[in-house]
Amino acid sequence: MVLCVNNVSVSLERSRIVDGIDCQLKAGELLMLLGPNGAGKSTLLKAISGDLPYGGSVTLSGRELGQWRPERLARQRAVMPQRVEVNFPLTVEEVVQLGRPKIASGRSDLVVDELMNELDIGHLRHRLVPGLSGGEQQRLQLARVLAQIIDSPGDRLLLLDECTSALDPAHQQMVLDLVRRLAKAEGMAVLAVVHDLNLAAQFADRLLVMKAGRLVHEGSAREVLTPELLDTVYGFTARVVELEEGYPMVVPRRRGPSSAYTAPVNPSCRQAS
Ligand SMILES: Nc1ncnc2c1ncn2[C@@H]1O[C@H](COP(=O)(O)OP(=O)(O)OP(=O)(O)O)[C@@H](O)[C@H]1O
Repeated sequence: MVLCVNNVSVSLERSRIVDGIDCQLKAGELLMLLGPNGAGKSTLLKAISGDLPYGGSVTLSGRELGQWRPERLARQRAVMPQRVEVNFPLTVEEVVQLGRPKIASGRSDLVVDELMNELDIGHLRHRLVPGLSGGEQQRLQLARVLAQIIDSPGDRLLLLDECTSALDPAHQQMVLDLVRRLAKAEGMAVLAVVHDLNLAAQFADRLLVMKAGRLVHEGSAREVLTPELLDTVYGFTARVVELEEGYPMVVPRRRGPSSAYTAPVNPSCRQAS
């Protein structure tokens, strides 16, 4: 096992935010963590990253997190937090390079070039980061994080907190295709927090669902994404239809007035015929 999380709990300001979580992740597996706002997903990820004190045990390749030397840990596990603010005037290329501390700045690094191209930020390499759009910044942060572990030997753990939340649909697909390829072809173990249930259904091997600090469900997309569970966990009213390929697709039900609303037509907006 790459990651073993055993009875992990986190308390912040005397509140129990994460409560007795158990999960395991093996090489090549892509696990997605779902749950409503405030369920404790980011807090759990921070504990697994070693960024927050926790009760219980978290092992990476069989060794407790606290026993890893920081520089070794940084080569085996990379973390993309939910929010990263870069307000200093570095270029896109320099920020990706931050993930490669062993490579002297200014030296050409194929990994940096490849990652920038894979994530469609190669054309932005000389741009300063504060001027980038939200989606460009998010792809940049993923490139920096991947640069840290992509060519490390041994087990590698990638922890992603809502890494597609700012992306348009084509870039969501690009990023999740890449992450899935890194798992399946390169053997990375990936744990990703997501809110988009349909992306989770398409890309994850297994889903975990948290609510109020606890793990409440675990299984395949077909087992987890049911109307009953979505209602219980999120208070979300949805239909679940099965696509030809066997994946479930979640469609929100419209609530409230059922009569169709017909917008008044503004004559100046009529299409020229
Ligand atoms: N330092 C803190 N002190 C007290 N409570 C905190 C602290 N940090 C987070 N919390 C609370 O812990 C709960 C879980 O937060 P967390 O960010 O883990 O949720 P989440 O599941 O990732 O939510 P979201 O989907 O909105 O990102 C929230 O109610 C949050 O307000």
